[in-house]
Amino acid sequence: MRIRIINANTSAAMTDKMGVAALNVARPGTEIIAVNPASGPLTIESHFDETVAAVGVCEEIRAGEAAGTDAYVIACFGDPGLYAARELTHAPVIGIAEAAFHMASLIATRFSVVTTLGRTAIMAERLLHEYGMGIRCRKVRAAEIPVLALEHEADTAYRLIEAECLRARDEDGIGAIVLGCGGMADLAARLQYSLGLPVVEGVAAAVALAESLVTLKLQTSKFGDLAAPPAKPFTGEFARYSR
Ligand SMILES: O=C(O)C[C@H]1NC(=O)NC1=O
Repeated sequence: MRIRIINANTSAAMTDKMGVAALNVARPGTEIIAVNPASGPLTIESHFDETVAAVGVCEEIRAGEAAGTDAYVIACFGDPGLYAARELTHAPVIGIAEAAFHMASLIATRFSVVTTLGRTAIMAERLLHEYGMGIRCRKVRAAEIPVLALEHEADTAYRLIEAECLRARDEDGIGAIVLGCGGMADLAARLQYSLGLPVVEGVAAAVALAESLVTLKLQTSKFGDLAAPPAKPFTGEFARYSR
């Protein structure tokens, strides 16, 4: 099977990191294609960034449809464009936040999330409730690092993330931790060893779920709000979407 990992930001280094994380867990015979939009925010740290990035996510879905894709992963913890992406394909589309929340809930009664910035922690809290997972999450914590620090100040970023994870483990009454950024895709094993409790990373979780859905022949439903968008004219730079 072929799975397209869509890093919603435009950091090629982060895309490569996510591709490695996906390959590390993919079954033999699963082809991983890791991509990011050509246009969009270098990192995603706000509602505005997410809104702009969602267009690029949908462009990558359109490209995946042309190339033949069995499942998609939206590798950004805000799951930007998730529902629009699901409208554009019959293939499963898995957001790394939704995947991580569900995987964590299967191995622990309660979990906490550790993400980058306080403002994106609030966005993750909204997602938890949107996905019906609010009751399972004790706290969404922020290491207070910009996303790019994961690339340019990796050692400092790791120490801050690890310290916040330790506080979550010791204060929140949890059984697992969810890493709240696709850019943390390479940190799960090291943190799990350091913390001594399960650390769930969204790219790996999403790949495992995507493979399961393809194996079960379960595709995105076209009954209801995930049916293909109604055909209509689009104007200006989006004229290419006219049908
Ligand atoms: O770190 C975050 O707040 C989440 C999100 N931002 C981004 O550029 N990739 C992410 O996974």
